[in-house]
Amino acid sequence: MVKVYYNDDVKGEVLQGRKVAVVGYGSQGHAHAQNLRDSGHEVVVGLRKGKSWDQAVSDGFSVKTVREASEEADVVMVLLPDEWQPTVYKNEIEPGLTPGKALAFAHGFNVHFHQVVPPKDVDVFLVAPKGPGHLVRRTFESGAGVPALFGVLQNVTGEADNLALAYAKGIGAGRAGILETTFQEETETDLFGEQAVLCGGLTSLVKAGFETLTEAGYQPEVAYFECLHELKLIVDLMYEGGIEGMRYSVSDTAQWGDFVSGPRVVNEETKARMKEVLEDIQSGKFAKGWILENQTNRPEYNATNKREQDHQIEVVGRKLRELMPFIKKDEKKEVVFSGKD
Ligand SMILES: NC(=O)C1=CN([C@@H]2O[C@H](COP(=O)(O)OP(=O)(O)OC[C@H]3O[C@@H](n4cnc5c(N)ncnc54)[C@H](OP(=O)(O)O)[C@@H]3O)[C@@H](O)[C@H]2O)C=CC1
Ligand SMILES: CC[C@](O)(C(C)=O)C(=O)O
Ligand SMILES: [Mg+2]
Ligand SMILES: [Mg+2]
Repeated sequence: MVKVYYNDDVKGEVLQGRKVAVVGYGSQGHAHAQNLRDSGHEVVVGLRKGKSWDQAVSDGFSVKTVREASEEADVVMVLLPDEWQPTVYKNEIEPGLTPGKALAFAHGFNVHFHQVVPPKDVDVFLVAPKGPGHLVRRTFESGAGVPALFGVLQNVTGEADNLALAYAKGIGAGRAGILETTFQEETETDLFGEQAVLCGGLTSLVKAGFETLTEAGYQPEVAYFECLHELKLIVDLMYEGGIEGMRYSVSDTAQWGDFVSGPRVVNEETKARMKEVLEDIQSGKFAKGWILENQTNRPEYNATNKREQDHQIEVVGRKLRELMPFIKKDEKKEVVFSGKD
């Protein structure tokens, strides 16, 4: 069984007295910067002028250009969008990476697929939270944490493992569990999870359920509550007690329906498609497609995004959430901190 590190297993001192440049202040960036600061570490935020810059300043950070922040820091954590990392790394981060410094990532995509090639004389590690950045911050503030993976690619100083663990502890992951991985494993499992289960699998399942009900003549509002809104309540039970915890709370009728109908919807055929998705990730086919899509200004991404935003489930959902102010409040907060348009 893999070793899981918790706060008491981690010596945080290795990060004391070392300045961390958090490059990017979006979903992950704002959470890392604020959690590290609250954990007593010295943070400088590296950005370009714009929305995130203003937000980081108003949150009380010392904010510098990416180049300045990378030059003055001992540890540089790259929390830019994956597609921007190669260019910004080459032009603004690499020049500041003097021997013995540490370069860090929250996802291994660019290193694993050779879009960023770090110099040989710096430590290179990843600390990849297994959850959205806004939850990395929100759970930290509530005294909890999001688990994280850590992995070391280069250990020049001999301290890279301890540094990665201390960093993970600093952002609150030591409260939930820190697991050792490699850049390859983190990259491939993360891409698979978000494509087949957490984002792609889930949104396709929800939309298919919604469409099945509405096409059969049921009210869209009823279909929205049934297939999307209630999902959070069901998943919260799985988060707390696994599948059996969820099944304990639902009716026996629901559990019987789960047993007999679940495998009719998600079956061996679905699993075969999942294997194809995984193969495309492992072979680099997915990465190549995503890199090309960005090089051509995202024609398919933008068209699909527009179409998805206009889907009936989104239109109905927006109206229903307006009537639930307790949800709207959280959404507004997230948009302010997201760093995304
Ligand atoms: N989102 C998540 O929860 C997770 C993300 N990750 C990884 O974390 C990394 C960051 O992702 P995420 O937090 O989603 O990113 P976001 O898109 O939320 O934030 C990106 C940040 O980078 C800034 N930025 C963008 N382009 C530039 C540039 N050219 N120069 C300087 N700053 C720039 C943006 O500022 P501006 O306002 O100026 O645009 C913004 O602050 C990625 O590697 C991702 O895979 C890992 C785990 C989960
Ligand atoms: C599930 C999506 C994710 O991998 C994440 C929040 O962990 C991401 O890249 O945003
Ligand atoms: Mg992830
Ligand atoms: Mg991801």
